[in-house]
Amino acid sequence: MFVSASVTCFFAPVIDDPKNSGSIGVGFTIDRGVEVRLAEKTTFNGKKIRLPTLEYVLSKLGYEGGAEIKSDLPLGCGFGLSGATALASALEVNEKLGLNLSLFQIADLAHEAEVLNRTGLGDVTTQCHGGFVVRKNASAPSICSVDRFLWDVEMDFLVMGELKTSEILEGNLKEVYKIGVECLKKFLKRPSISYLFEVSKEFTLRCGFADDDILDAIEAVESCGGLASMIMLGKGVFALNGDVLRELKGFYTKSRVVWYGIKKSL
Ligand SMILES: Nc1ncnc2c1ncn2[C@@H]1O[C@H](COP(=O)(O)OP(=O)(O)O)[C@@H](O)[C@H]1O
Ligand SMILES: CC(C)(COP(=O)(O)O)[C@@H](O)C(=O)O
Repeated sequence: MFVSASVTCFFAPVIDDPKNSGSIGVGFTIDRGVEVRLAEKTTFNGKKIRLPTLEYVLSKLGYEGGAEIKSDLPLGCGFGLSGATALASALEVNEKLGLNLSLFQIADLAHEAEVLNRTGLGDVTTQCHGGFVVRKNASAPSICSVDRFLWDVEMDFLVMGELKTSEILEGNLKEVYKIGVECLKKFLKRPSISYLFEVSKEFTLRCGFADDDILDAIEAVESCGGLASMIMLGKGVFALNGDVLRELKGFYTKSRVVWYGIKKSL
């Protein structure tokens, strides 16, 4: 099963019980993500790893074993891979064990794993829909009201390091919530790809999430006529016409935004 990465542009987090936890905001799916197959042991690109969200869903579904995960994106850098692997592996188990669970039943389970481990709030909802996904309320995927913009664009990404989502989600989120809600209201008044970048950058600056490396990368893109903002939550940026990012230090990749989040592997 393939599940796309989910890149969050801005968000307003709510942490409660898993059903009523989530984030309002905007995120998008790309043609890169995780390819997951059930296997004896859990590996990420051939290396043994521990992924709490994956372990949670497998054990809840009664599957004894692990999963082989392949990805050309890094873990812990804001691509929502913890949610993607939980969702993909739960879909695989559903098929293998003939559980006949619905997509939203599975998505809610993957979301629960994310909330309990503080690894994500809105990623699984974004991955259930695809494209530029507007999450209008903070909740589990099955009850989250969404809208989608199907803009056909290619994005540049530069990852300069990891940022532990759990460390931020365990902090004080009151101000982030307020700014996130304001940003969504603004964006929905005149939605466009360029305004999405403007609002996302405003969110990043007002929340104080960006360090000098991030700010320098955004400035480099803008000085070449492109648009950029910070990946939530990772030490990296996403950009439109951001070719210049290739010249900066870090992991660079280019990806197309896709209008799906889940795809059966061939
Ligand atoms: N080498 C690794 N680097 C980063 N995270 C890792 C690694 N190995 C396992 N993990 C697990 O992967 C998850 C990454 O989650 P998160 O920080 O939300 O990033 P992402 O944006 O990829 O979902 C965490 O549960 C973490 O414990
Ligand atoms: C921003 C974040 C809370 C975390 O995203 P990641 O680090 O990619 O797991 C996301 O889940 C969201 O709610 O939009």
